[in-house]
Amino acid sequence: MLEFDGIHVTRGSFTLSADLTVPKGARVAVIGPSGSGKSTLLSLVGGFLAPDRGRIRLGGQDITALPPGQRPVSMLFQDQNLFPHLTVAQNVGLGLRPDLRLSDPQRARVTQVLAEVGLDGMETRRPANLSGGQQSRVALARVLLRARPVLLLDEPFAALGPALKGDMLALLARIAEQTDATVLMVTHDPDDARSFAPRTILVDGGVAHPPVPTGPLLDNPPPGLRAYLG
Ligand SMILES: Nc1ncnc2c1ncn2[C@@H]1O[C@H](COP(=O)(O)OP(=O)(O)OP(=O)(O)O)[C@@H](O)[C@H]1O
Repeated sequence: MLEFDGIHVTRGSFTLSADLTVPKGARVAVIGPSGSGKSTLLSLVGGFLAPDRGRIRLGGQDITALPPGQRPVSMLFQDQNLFPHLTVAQNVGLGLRPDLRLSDPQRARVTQVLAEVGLDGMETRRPANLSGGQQSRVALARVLLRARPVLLLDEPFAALGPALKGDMLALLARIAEQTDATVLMVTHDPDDARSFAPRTILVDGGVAHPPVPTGPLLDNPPPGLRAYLG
């Protein structure tokens, strides 16, 4: 269970509050107007931003003061966090050891997850020699390898076409299930929220609201969300 307990955070003149719980293993979309604080919410979980007030707990453990590297969290952004000078296998291996000194079993595991995401035989390529979809698969392979309890995604597949995006969301759902991860995914696309996330956190008016069923929220959006969805 991921808990935002009385969270209040300020960035310049912007403030966000959050008092909500995400059950373990849940897949939750985060939607709301531009600048409403969706990325801010993820940064609080990743540890890149400290709240002014309140606590963040994971499985009952208070993680509010933990530095990002010590949090049981993986993050995926639109740019996929791939290093251009490293090979596919090295980019994935980073998920296990930042210094890339992998043991033989760890190296075998890298090969195995690359096969699982449909990239066998591409170990020695560099990201520039991959398609957008393949780059997304490399980033997902790293997530699969790390198998962290919490996965944060900030519009991870926004640059992909609709069909490819559907494939990636399906792969992501499979990985989340396999690793029993709790997933928070920021998206601007209501269809992504509907297909991937049974529940959605609406961020609007300085508040991150508790997750509610995605379908009914999008079918009958409150005024702020309605204006944004158009
Ligand atoms: N480093 C910062 N310093 C000061 N203010 C910031 C900083 N980063 C973001 N903000 C402000 O915090 C507010 C929330 O930003 P955030 O990026 O969380 O919104 P968002 O909902 O993710 O937006 P978008 O959908 O456009 O990506 C915005 O008003 C933004 O201007």
